[in-house]
Amino acid sequence: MPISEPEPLLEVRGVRAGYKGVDILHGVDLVVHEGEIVCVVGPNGSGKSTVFKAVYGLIDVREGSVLMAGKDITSYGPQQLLTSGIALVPQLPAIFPGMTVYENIELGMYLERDKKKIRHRVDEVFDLFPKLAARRKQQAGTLSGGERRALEIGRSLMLKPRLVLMDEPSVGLSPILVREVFEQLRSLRDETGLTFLIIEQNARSGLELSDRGYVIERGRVTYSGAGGELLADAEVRKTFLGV
Ligand SMILES: Nc1ncnc2c1ncn2[C@@H]1O[C@H](COP(=O)(O)OP(=O)(O)OP(=O)(O)O)[C@@H](O)[C@H]1O
Repeated sequence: MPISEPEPLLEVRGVRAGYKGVDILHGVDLVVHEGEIVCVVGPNGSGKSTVFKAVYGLIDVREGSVLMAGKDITSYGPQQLLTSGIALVPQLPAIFPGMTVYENIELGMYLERDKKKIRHRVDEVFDLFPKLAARRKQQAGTLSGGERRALEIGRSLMLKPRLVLMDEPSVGLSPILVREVFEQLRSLRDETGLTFLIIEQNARSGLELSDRGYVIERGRVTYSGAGGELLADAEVRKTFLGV
């Protein structure tokens, strides 16, 4: 009897999408399974961010669909996606430097009025980020680059998502901090079963540090596989790593 594959947590099926009459994605397929850290890499302008925008309902999907745990979420907007268990950590720094670490984390539940509920969830998030917990009263503007990224991730967890989308976590971070951020994602995954879909311009770090990767070129998936396998692939190395 064939062993059936588990249902993916996120599935992008044959997505065609783009901007103002121009298609950028020409039938992109990708799947993310529960508990995986999956990374999308590719050259500048290949359509990585456009994949995210299509998943996050920021642009119209002209053909194909996006499914979350089997449910069609193709036409969902950001608010509906949040309640469906998908959180987004944007590329641009999104912390409020004049507010404390605690207040920044609290903002992840900005629609909740029950202060007790908020406090309880902030404490749960702090349990996952002890370094942030130790700085809860500190102004967020005084945090290091890696700590700021951790703060952004922590805030995105306030609504208990199942899937976190991260847009270029390595931007503005030194290689050591990039490694630290990915290690943090791994331990979050191990502790909570969270799933991550990451876009990364730094192909080497992205593939090295995630479980599986997709290479996107000119709006199409050209390679996919375990991060290590892709890094060892002669064509991928030649195209992206200059080896
Ligand atoms: N709002 C927009 N309107 C029109 N074209 C756009 C828009 N945003 C992106 N594009 C075009 O879509 C193509 C893919 O862009 P996208 O941002 O998805 O690439 P990327 O792979 O994320 O690139 P990078 O690594 O440089 O961020 C590019 O040619 C870009 O110029």
